[in-house]
This record gives sequence, C-alpha cells and structure tokens, in this order.
Amino acid sequence: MDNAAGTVDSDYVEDLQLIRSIREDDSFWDCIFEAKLDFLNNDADPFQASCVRPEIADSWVRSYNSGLKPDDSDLGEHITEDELQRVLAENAEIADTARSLIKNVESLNLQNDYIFELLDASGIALVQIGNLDQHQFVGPLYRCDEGNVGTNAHTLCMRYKKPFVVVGPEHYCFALQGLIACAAPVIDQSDTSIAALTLTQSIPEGPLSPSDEKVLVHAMSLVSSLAIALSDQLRINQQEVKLAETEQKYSQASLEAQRFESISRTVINAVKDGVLICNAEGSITLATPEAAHLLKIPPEDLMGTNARSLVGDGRSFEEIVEQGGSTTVIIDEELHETKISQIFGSKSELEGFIISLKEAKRTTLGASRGKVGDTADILFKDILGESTQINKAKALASRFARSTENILLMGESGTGKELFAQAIHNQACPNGPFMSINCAAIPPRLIESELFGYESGSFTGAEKGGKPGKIELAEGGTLFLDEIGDMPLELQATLLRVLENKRVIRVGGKTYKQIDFRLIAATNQNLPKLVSEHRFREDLLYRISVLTVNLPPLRDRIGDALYFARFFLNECQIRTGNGRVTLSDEAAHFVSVYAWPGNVRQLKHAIYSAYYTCENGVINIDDFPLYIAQNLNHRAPAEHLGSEPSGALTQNESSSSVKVQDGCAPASNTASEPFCVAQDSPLPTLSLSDLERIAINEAIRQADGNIAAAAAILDISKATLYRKLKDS
Ligand SMILES: Nc1ncnc2c1ncn2[C@@H]1O[C@H](COP(=O)(O)OP(=O)(O)OP(=O)(O)O)[C@@H](O)[C@H]1O
Repeated sequence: MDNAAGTVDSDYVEDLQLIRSIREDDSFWDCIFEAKLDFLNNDADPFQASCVRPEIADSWVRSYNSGLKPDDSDLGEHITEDELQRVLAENAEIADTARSLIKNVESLNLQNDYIFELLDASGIALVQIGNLDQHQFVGPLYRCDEGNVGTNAHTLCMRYKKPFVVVGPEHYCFALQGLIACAAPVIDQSDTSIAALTLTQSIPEGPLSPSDEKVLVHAMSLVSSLAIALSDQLRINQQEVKLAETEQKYSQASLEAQRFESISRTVINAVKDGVLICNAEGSITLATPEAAHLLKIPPEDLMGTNARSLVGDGRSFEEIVEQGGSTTVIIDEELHETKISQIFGSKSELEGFIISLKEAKRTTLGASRGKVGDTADILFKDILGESTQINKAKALASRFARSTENILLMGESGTGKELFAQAIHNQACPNGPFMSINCAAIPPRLIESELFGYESGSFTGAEKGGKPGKIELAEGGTLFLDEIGDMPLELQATLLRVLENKRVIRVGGKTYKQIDFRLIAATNQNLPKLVSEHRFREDLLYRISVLTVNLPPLRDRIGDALYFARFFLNECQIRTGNGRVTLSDEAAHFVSVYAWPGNVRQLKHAIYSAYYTCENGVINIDDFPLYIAQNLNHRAPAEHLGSEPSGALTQNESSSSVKVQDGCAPASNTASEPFCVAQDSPLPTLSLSDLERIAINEAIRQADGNIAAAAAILDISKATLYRKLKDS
C-alpha cells in the first residue's frame, strides 16, 4: 500500500526484523542494552554495535548531547493548561479527524496496557486513548521530544517521515525500557510531518512470545494505516476548504463583476455620446444604443464587428491614441468626432479600447492637424441632385476616395468639381490638410514657388527663411490642382516627377523631402485635346487620369435643374427670412429646359437674382437676368423635357466651349444677345469666355455698377472680378 505516509510493509521491514530478532534471540534485547551502557559509560561508538540500528544510535547521541540524563524519571517538559488549550485549538481539525478514525482502537485486542496518541510536531498530545497511566510523562500537560524524553518513536517517525518502532532498551531513558512504541507520521500537502500517531504498549522484558510478536506486527500496520488515512483525510479536508474558498471568491468576483457591469452600463448609457468597447483586436463587445443609432447598425449586429474598420480614419487606433486620441471620421456620409482611449489589464497589457462617438461640427475637420490648409468642409451628402447621373458620379468618386491613387475630375465650369474634391478629401483623410491651387488664377511664374516652395534668397522678393510649397503642406492630406489644364508645360514635368516618387525639392533648395499626399486634379478642358496640341504632357495625363470622374453638365442631369432651383429659392428664403417665393409654371418649364452652360453656379445666381427681382412671390421668366430672359423666344418646346442628355463634356470633346442648342443665335459680344435652351440639332457653339463676359456684364448691370455686389452675385471674390474685367 503506497502513499504519502510510506509503504506499510516495506517501511516496517527493519522493525519486523528487529522484533523477530528479539523473539528468536534471547540475547538481542541484552545486546542493545549493553551497547547503550557501553556508549553511556565507556564512550563506545553505538554505530559499531550490530544490534543497534543507525537511527537509534544517532538518536542516543543527540539525546546525550542535549544533556538529558538516561536515568531521569521526571521526563517530558511540563506545559501550562493555557498552552495546551491553545495547541488543542490550533490543531482542532486534525485532532477531530484523528479521533473519528481511532475511536475503534479500543476494540483491538491489545493484551497489554497501551496508549494511543496523536502528538503534534512539538510532542504535545492532542488525543490520548488508552489505559497506560503509570507513566506520568504521557499525561496531557507534557511536551515530549527527543531533548526531554530521549529516543522515542514519534520523534523518529516524524524525523524520517516513515513509520518507526522503538523497542524497550532502544529508548534512551531507562524509565521507558518497559515500553514498545509504534509511530507513523501524519504528512500534509506540502510533504511536511505535522503530527505522529503513536501506539505505546508495555512489554515484558526479555524474549517476545509469538503472540506478542503477532500483536505488535498488527499494531504497527494499524498505526501506519491510520496515519495514512489521517494524512489523506486532512488533505481532502484542505482541498475542500480551498475549493470552498475558491468558490466563494469566484461567486464574490462574479457578483462584483455583475455589479461593475451594471454600473458601467448605467454610466455608459447616461453618456450622451455613443460608446463602443472593443477588445485589443477591435472586436466590439459593447455598444450603446446611441452608438448603434449613429452608426445606423442594430446593436446586436455591432457585437463582434471590427471597430477598427468601422470608425477608423486610416491610422491604427494605437496611432490615434498616441497622437491625442481624437479624430474625425465620416460614417455613412455623416461627420463624426471620435475619442479613443485604451483599456489596460492588471499587468498593463492592452485589453481593448473605449471609443466615444458623436456627430461633429464641420469645424472639427482638419482640427487634429492644426487646420493647415484651405477650407474643405463639403461632404458627399452636400453634393445635391436627384438625377442618376450625379448619383453615379458621387458613388464612383466615393469609391475612388477609398484608394490612395490620384483622381482626375472632369466637367464643365460650375458642375461641382471643387465640391467633389473636398468631399473626396474629407472621406479619405478628414484630419489631413486640403491644399488647393487654381492653376488658371495664378500667374504662371508664381505657380512653381506656390507648388514647390522656395528657399531663402532664391529669388528677388522671396521671404526670409524660405516658404514651404503647397505640396509640402499637403503632407498627410490632399493637393487639389484646379484647372490643371492651365499648368505651364515646363512645370508639368516637375509635377510628374513629384507624383512619381512623392519627393519634393524647394526652388533654390538642395534636399528632397518625402511627402505623402494625394493629388486631386480638376479641369473643364479636354486634356486629350490639349495633349494633341502639345499643351499638356501625355505622360502626366496618364499619371493623373487613372481614376477619372466625369461630372455631368446640368443639362444632362434629368430633373436636377428644377430641383436646384427650388433648393436655391428655399436657401434665399431662409437667408432673408422673407416669405415663400415660387416659380410660375412657365418659369419652371424654362428652368428645366434651359441649357445652363454655366451649370449649377449659373442656375444658382439666376435663381438668386430672380428671387430678389420678382414681385408678389412668384418668379416669372422676366425676373431672370436679362441674358437668360431674352431666350424666351428660343426656349425648347414643353415636350422636350426629359429628352436624352446632350453635350456632356467627354475626354474626346473640347470642353472649352459650350454647345448651344437649336434655334439660338450664336454668341455675340453683348449681353443682349439671346441664349439658348436645350433643343435638338443643329448646334452652334458659344465659348465659355463669351458666357463669362456676358454673366459679368449682367451682374454689374444688376448691381448698378457696384463691383462688390456684382462679385457677390457671381459668387466670386472682388479681386477675381477685377482680374476678369482686366483680362477681358
Ligand atoms: N451638386 C451640387 N450641389 C450643390 N451645389 C453645387 C453642386 N454643383 C455645383 N454646385 C454649386 O455651384 C457652384 C460651383 O461649384 P464648383 O466650384 O464646385 O464647380 P466647378 O466645377 O469647380 O467650377 P469651376 O470649373 O468654374 O471652378 C458652387 O457654388 C457650388 O456650391
């Protein structure tokens, strides 16, 4: 039988031999006794005596060295009743368990006086059962160890962590010579002897009878088995206690967790912003109703969804946190401000993120980069129109925005190229700078320094300390090159190089700087035609036109002209706070069929003008600016409404002029010349510059010669108007 307290039979082999030797050999008992006397009186080495076991010899030496007299009869160290009670209280569990195990020991047919004891590690009796009362030292108020009772079975069994028998003369003290004691250790979970079970019997001096031997062997096995059982039971008890403690801790922890979760939920739900909690990988574990509302995704669908792809701005959450934690993202065409914080575990490891989410004001756009650059606050949802043509263009541009490629926007003047550029920028990198240059509006000699920047003293008038160019400033954002068709040919080669290696060198500079930016170029010119005329580099065209969005002219966008007219009327109403103004049937028809060569911009100004001009809250054709109203005689028949789109700028057509529809006189130099409404062929043409000149004249006329007011009507700056007047 193997276990922690030892192997009953094998552990007793030496003891059995000893007992057998004592029974079979009359002189064995005396041999031990003589050896002890020889050791005590003559300093003889007890290890040399063949009848003395080495453990016993060792114990004699220790007992001797402790100063104990072998002929002492007052053995053991007296302890107080208080100390005993304290020890009993400390060992109550082992004592109770032992008691229940040894209660039947009386039923053993022990022939001699005996005492069955459980002694703690220091030798104090915790339990005593038996009738051996003539030896006072075994009384309860004694501590019995090797130092005060000499060689004994319980000390040795605990020392060697195995059952031990000490017979008559093996005891160091003569007073114990009439006893035989079998002891076995009680061993705890950490393999320490914490107590000993001992059966001590009186034994007649001299050889043992066969029945004595039998009883002794039986007693040894019993003690050993009981000690093993006691050790096991204690271990089980300890495990049960641990289990109960663990269960209690667990249930306390889960109660705490529930309480914490309910508090967190209450707090989180009380926050007005939407809140998402996700793990370190980004998988969402909690989403408040407001977050689900803002994201337009049901809360249950949000669980497990990756927050990194849902509310990211191109940077990793870790990067965002490192750079301040705030960012602006566009989700479902709406602008949102997000704040991201990290959640750390008890060992400072990243456990996840808390993301708060709220609708943002446009002013937050670019805020996290210090608002470098031009204003770009247009989102795709601001690009109006109900026609499939504009919606297709928006969908395409929005798809392109997700790439990092350059984008080319082609469309006639006023079709919304600038709006598209801003919307693409805000969808792709709302936190980055939006740098814009109109190549047609800047004198060619200045474009280079504007674009590339310059070093100090690189030309007369250069700012001290140099100046970064727009490309450099577009780092992390967008460079919008409007009217790219007007870029000087010699600069096109430099621009191509910059686009190819994303490195820029300032004018007069010596070192290149790596810049991460996206180019959005726009033009109302037919670039392939410019290429064929050697006014635009073919390689640059290929480079910038990989992703091209053609913006349809208003005349091709079925239903949009009327939609815009009503929208702009409403805008005027809100702006002025005046009453409602409507279009007469005739005016509405006219708006629908007019070709609007200046597209949305022209329509907008025409409606604004008519709004202020009309009387009685109804706009008639006469209320439109003169150059439009004069087309009355040439407007399309009503049945022309909804006809197929015509005249859209394509890469194969020249867009520098606008097609003028059937029945219209060709453009003239005066504002009094009629304009055209959309009709079928034949199609004479009117150049954009003619249109512009006429629009400018009309605006000045309406503004009674006030340039600032005329510029406002034209939706351009006063400076631009002056420049245009100068150029024309
Ligand atoms: N789809 C649209 N929704 C709302 N407004 C629009 C739309 N398209 C154009 N506009 C308005 O028309 C005007 C001209 O737009 P924008 O400047 O973007 O056009 P563009 O194509 O860049 O013109 P240009 O080539 O002359 O620079 C602006 O006032 C703009 O608000």
